[in-house]
Amino acid sequence: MIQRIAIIGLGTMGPGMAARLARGDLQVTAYDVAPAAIERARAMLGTAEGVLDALGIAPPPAGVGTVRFTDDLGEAVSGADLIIENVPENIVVKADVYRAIDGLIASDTIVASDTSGIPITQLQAHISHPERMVGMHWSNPPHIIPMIEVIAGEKTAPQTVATIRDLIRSIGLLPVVVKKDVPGFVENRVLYALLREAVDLVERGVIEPEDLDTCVSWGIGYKIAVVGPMALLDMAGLDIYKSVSSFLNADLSNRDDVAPMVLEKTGASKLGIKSGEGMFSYTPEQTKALQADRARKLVAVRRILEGRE
Ligand SMILES: NC(=O)c1ccc[n+]([C@@H]2O[C@H](COP(=O)([O-])OP(=O)(O)OC[C@H]3O[C@@H](n4cnc5c(N)ncnc54)[C@H](O)[C@@H]3O)[C@@H](O)[C@H]2O)c1
Ligand SMILES: Cc1ncc(CO)c(C(=O)O)c1O
Repeated sequence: MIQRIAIIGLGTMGPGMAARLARGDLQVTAYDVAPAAIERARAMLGTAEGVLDALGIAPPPAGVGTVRFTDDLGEAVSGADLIIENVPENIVVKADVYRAIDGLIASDTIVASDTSGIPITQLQAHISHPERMVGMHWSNPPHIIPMIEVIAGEKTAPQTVATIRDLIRSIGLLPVVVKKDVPGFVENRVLYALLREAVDLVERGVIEPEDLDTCVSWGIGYKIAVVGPMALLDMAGLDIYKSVSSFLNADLSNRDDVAPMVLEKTGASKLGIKSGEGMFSYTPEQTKALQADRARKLVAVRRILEGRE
C-alpha cells in the first residue's frame, strides 16, 4: 500500500501534484536540485490548496497528508513507497535521476515518471528492477485535471500498473491505462496532432493567434469536454466524417519536424508564460490574474461536468 511519496522536480508540475496527493491523505516529500524551485514550489502550494478547496475536494476522514520540502535527495526518497520523477523532458536528465536514486531505495519501491511521451521501455533501461517502473502522466494543471495516464513499459510488472491505477482511483482521480507504450501515449498524441495543425495555420497566415484560440476553444474545446471524440463521430455521423476526411486528411499538416515559428521563438527565449512572452505577451500582473481566472473557470466547469452544480 502506498503511503509515502517522493516527488523529484518541482517546476510547473510538482507543486500542484504534491498538493493533490496530500489531499488524498498521503505523506509527500518534495525535492528539487534548484533551491529557487523549492522556494517557488513552497509558495505555490498554498494557492493549489485554495483551488482544491474551491473544487470541493474534501480531505478523507483520516485527514490531509503532509508536504515536506527538502534539498537532500537521500532524505526525499528515504522510506518512500513511490517516487514520482518530474524532471525536464530529457532522457539524459531523467536517467541521471534514476541512477542517483537507485542505491538509495528498496528494490520494490515503485518509480513512476511523469514523462509527456518518452516510451517507458526506454526509461526503464536506466534503472535496476525495471519491473517497478511505470508511466504516470498527469495533465497540467495537475491539481485540477483529474485524468492521469498509466503506462507500462515492456518490463513493467502488471502489479505495478495495478498499484498505481488503484492509488489514483483511491484518491478520487481518474486513471486511464494505456495499452501500448507508444511515444506520447494517448493524450499527447491527440493534443500534438491538434497543436501541429494549429501552429501550421497561424504560421501560414490562415488565421490570427487570438482567433485560432476562439475558434478551437468555443468550436471544439467546449463541446469536446462534454462529448469525447469517439462519441462526437457518432453525433456528427460517420458518413459525414467519411466524406470530409476523404479530401481533408490529405491537406492537413504532416510536418515531421518542429515548426520554424516555434524554433524562432524558443531560440529567442520566448517560452510563454514562464519567460513573459511566447505566442502572446504577459506582464507578471497579467500572469497572476490569468492564472487565477483560468483556475476559477476550470473549477466551475469541472463541478458542472461532475454534476455537482
Ligand atoms: N508542463 C506540462 O504541461 C507538463 C504536463 C505533464 C507532464 N509534463 C512532464 O513532466 C515533467 C516535468 O515537466 P515540468 O513542466 O514540470 O518541467 P519544469 O522544467 O517546469 O520543471 C522541472 C524541474 O526539475 C528540476 N530538476 C532538473 N534536474 C533535476 C534533478 N536532477 N533532480 C531534481 N530536480 C531536477 C528543475 O530544477 C525544475 O524545477 C517533464 O517530463 C514534462 O514533459 C509536463
Ligand atoms: C503543450 C503540452 N505538452 C505536454 C503536456 C502534458 O504532457 C501538456 C499539458 O498537460 O497541458 C501540454 O499543454
